[in-house]
Amino acid sequence: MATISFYKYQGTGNDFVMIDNRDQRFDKSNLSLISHLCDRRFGIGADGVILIEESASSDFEMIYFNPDGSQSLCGNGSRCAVMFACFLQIIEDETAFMAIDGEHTARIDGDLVHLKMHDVESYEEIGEDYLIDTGSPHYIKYVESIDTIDPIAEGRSIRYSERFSEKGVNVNFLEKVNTNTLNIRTYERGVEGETLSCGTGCTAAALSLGLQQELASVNLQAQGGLLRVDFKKENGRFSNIYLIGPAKAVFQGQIEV
Ligand SMILES: N[C@H](CCC[C@H](N)C(=O)O)C(=O)O
Repeated sequence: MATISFYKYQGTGNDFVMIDNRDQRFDKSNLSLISHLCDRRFGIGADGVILIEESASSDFEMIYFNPDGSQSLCGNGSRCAVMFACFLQIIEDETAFMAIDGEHTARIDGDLVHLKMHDVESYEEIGEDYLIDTGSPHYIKYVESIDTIDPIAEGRSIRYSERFSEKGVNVNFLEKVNTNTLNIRTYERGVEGETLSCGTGCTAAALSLGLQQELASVNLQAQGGLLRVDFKKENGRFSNIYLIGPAKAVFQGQIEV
């Protein structure tokens, strides 16, 4: 048996097992262990596992795993990683860290983390829907009311459709509240279920609204809390994209595996 020390963080209800793996003791190849840690009955319970490791070029590297062991950029997880790195005294209130899609910068302001996302220069319109990659792929569908849909059944049908079944896609259902506010529910690839919020999904949702009208900021009302996305749009290309929201420690513990 081995003992793993961990911290639990959440960003607007998207929750993660955080492990300080600068000593490289955690076996990243053990995907069944990743799934076990995420299991809400037999493990710790989380939407993903995040390892903090040394980086030769940045303050630290974050390595994100979905519960099924797949990897992607995780926006809320990145915000939690920044807050965790500050707790570990790796950084103070500003950082440049490495993630699966390259380096990101971020800034801590109280409970909030401002995470700079990579520019988005292309997207696809599929009928009235959108496909936008913000570090992970997102299918965007606008609906009359997010309270009357079944995000798991409808999300699964898109995620496992012929076009997306092999690589998967996250599916976001949006309801317009006003000109710059959206209600959002997300079916997440790799979780294969609904999460209470999805950072890269909120970012894609905000950009989809920015394609429909002149905006520089969108409020996202997710099931787990409020996120804001600021951006600049020029010639249909998005830059200066910031995902802004809270990231908080919940508890720490040890697990025997
Ligand atoms: N499940 C997503 C990655 C995590 C996205 C979400 N948790 C976020 O905050 O961006 C995927 O495999 O594309």
